[in-house]
Amino acid sequence: MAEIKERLRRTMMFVPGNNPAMVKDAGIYGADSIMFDLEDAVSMAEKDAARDLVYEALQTQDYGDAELVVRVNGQDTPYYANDVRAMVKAGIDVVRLPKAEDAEMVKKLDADITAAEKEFGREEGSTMLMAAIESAKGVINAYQIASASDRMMGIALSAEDYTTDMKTHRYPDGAELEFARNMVLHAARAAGVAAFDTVFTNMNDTEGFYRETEYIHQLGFDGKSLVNPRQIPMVNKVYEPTKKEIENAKNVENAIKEAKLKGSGVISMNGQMVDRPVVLRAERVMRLAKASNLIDEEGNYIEK
Ligand SMILES: CC(C)(COP(=O)(O)OP(=O)(O)OC[C@H]1O[C@@H](n2cnc3c(N)ncnc32)[C@H](O)[C@@H]1OP(=O)(O)O)[C@@H](O)C(=O)NCCC(=O)NCCSC(=O)C[C@@](O)(CC(=O)O)C(=O)O
Ligand SMILES: [Mg+2]
Repeated sequence: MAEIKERLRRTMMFVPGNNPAMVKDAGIYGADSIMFDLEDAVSMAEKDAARDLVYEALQTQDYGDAELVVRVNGQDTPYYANDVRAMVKAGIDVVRLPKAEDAEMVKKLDADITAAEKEFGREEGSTMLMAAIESAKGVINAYQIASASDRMMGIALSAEDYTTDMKTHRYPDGAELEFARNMVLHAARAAGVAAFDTVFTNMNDTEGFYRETEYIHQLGFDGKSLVNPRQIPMVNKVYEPTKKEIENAKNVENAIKEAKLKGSGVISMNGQMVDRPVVLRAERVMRLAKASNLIDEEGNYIEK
């Protein structure tokens, strides 16, 4: 399983943990991260069966390069402890904590993962965690949550529960999420972890989905939680860099190589200053271009 803290995470697809066909085929759609759900997609009666099903799939299925995430049940449920133990035993890449409200909840998950890694002989520290922010309290504590553990890979906004907590619901213009989106994004950036936007649940509103994805891409989110494989190519399309962006990024990489040879960290390129932030942006563009098969081995744009 992939165990890298820094990687592209444009698409994180929820897969109901109680659905054998979906669990089995989850790897065929090309999601950057596959998130098996043991929480709200699974009824109380099926909690143990879903955990067993996901555990078994992690032993037997090949999910390729996808990062494997599991959303465990909340810490206030009788399922949480067994979920964490089983998933760490199975070697999951990331445990996603739902309804995170403060740093203490993250620290508890960190300690529980550590205990499970010891119990099952897994390398200590090898399991990452992430937290879903689903309430006003979670939003207010977003930075404390994001920085509560060295295992933290990212935080996600969960708008369905959040809007319920806020006594509203989701509107097409997303104004009700503006504060939460900005808090989650700033908390993630300040803590140096990834930021994930929320699910979009109307499968028939393609235009609305594109509009929301373009908006969160512009804000700076790493990606989005998804509920359906049809959403994956749409997100990838929005995150695809343009030919101009790729060529500029390649020029930046060349310019900074030249600067380093001269012992400098800054150089002028066509009258524009190229320094570390510009280089970091260029590196991300090249990673996105590679993931979209838009460049060759040398990093040159492939004309189609
Ligand atoms: C929405 C729908 C019923 C539509 O069904 P449809 O039948 O119309 O789908 P179709 O497009 O026709 O499917 C075409 C083919 O793809 C397969 N396929 C579909 N979906 C797949 C999938 N997810 N994984 C793998 N495979 C899949 C399907 O089996 C078929 O395969 P095949 O028959 O072989 O052709 C279905 O997608 C679905 O169940 N989604 C997952 C729902 C879910 O997990 N909800 C909980 C997470 S949200 C939450 O909890 C709120 C939150 O907590 C969130 C937060 O925290 O962020 C908050 O508070 O905001
Ligand atoms: Mg939720």
